[in-house]
Amino acid sequence: MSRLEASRLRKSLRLYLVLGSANCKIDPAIVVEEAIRGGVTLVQFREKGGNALKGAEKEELARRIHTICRRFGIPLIINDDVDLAIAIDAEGVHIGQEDEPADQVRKRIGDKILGLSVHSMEEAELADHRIVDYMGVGPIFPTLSKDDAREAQGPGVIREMKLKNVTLPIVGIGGISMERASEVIDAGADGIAVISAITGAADHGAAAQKLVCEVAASIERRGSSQSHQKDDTTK
Ligand SMILES: Cc1ncc(COP(=O)(O)OP(=O)(O)O)c(N)n1
Ligand SMILES: Cc1nc(C(=O)O)sc1CCOP(=O)(O)O
Ligand SMILES: [Mg+2]
Repeated sequence: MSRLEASRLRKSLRLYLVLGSANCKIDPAIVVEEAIRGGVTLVQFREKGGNALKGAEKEELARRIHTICRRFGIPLIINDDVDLAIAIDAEGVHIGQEDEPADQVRKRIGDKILGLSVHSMEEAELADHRIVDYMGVGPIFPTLSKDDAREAQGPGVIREMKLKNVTLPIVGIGGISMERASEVIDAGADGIAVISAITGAADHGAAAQKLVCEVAASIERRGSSQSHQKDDTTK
């Protein structure tokens, strides 16, 4: 699967699982399979931290995760490592503001999906629609899963982007739990990206299922309240 049209991509962003071996007590490939069975719509392989796998071991794990994603028709995004994404023919790459510049990455990956992290309205305005497919906006809430995370911003940062007509698909990330998922969608996000809400759960599939239901219900509510608002203005 290559660059998706925006509406398909928005659906794929609904429940985005980000993970690497540092986040999992068991084989990450098993976590991925359980979470996909529960309802995860997109997966990112993010192999980071002190004991992160490198070289052939990292590639082997990425390939095993990719095989599972393919079996279920779920796109796999590789965090930071453009060479790995190309080597295993993953569906996309996610980069941050401090990573390889988006225009260079786009030249290397052709029509694979490209995600960019943004932390503010200013960064969102600089994201080039011709190059980037979606934005990961965060951290929305405090997170323990990223050592160098910036200060939590709250869902208001997404609301501001939507009010100012930022049109690129948006996924919120950082500290998003079952209880707080709806706040992120209500602010205007197309979906949520999570590590610990799924990898830290006793039952990965059940956690994914609850989260995806919460996201779908919040999107549904948002849609009907928008259509009521439209009706009110046309009365
Ligand atoms: C969906 C999503 N959004 C944001 C990030 C963070 O990317 P980055 O800022 O490059 O930090 P690292 O993940 O590389 O530590 C992400 N990975 N995914
Ligand atoms: C990978 C990542 N990026 C972030 C950002 O703000 O860009 S926050 C984050 C960690 C998300 O993990 P959890 O769901 O466990 O909080
Ligand atoms: Mg990065």
